[in-house]
Amino acid sequence: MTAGQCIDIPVNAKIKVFTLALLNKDDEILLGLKKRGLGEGLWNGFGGKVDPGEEIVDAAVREVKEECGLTVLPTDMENLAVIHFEFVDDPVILEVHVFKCSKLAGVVEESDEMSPKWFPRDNVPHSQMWPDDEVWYPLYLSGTKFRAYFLFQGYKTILSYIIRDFYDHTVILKEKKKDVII
Ligand SMILES: Nc1ncnc2c1[nH]c(=O)n2[C@H]1C[C@H](O)[C@@H](COP(=O)(O)OP(=O)(O)OP(=O)(O)O)O1
Repeated sequence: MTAGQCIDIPVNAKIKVFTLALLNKDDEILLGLKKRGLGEGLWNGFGGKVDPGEEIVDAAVREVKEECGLTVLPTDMENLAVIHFEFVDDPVILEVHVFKCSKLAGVVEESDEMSPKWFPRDNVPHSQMWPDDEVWYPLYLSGTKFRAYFLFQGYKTILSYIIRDFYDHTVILKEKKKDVII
């Protein structure tokens, strides 16, 4: 999966690439309560910006270690999704590469950025998570690979979204508020 592969955003869009790792153990998922920066106060998977020249999967591995102390291997990181987030009046589109991983080594530790906690996979705190998570989380639970585009107004309101099958791009889910053109 490489940057910029989405038919719902312009090819020349300004893109910032991020990772997001969903770590599993049995029927549980490890989430972190974000202590600062983008998404502060929300529970989320672990991830962050991809450094210049860094492979996306290597960035995902690095962020997992930095944010929750666990060691994962690039070969155990399974691509689940690529999600593009556009914000009204912001020319930069965030491209988040979502991985899932069940082979975890080491001990979970709190970091400067995240306070980690295990949750039952089918009972995560959606009211304290990014609002888009609730839309695509069932696809993660069912193991469906996807590509998605979300248009936000601020950080709390989703104006529209479209989720497609990862491989053939057929639409899986789509919704828009009245008057939004996508
Ligand atoms: N809408 C939404 N849903 C789910 N996850 C996310 C979003 N928006 C997001 O940005 N994210 C994810 C993507 C990343 O995993 C983090 C944001 O990364 P951030 O903490 O800003 O990046 P770092 O490189 O760790 O930041 P600093 O260390 O520079 O503070 O949230």
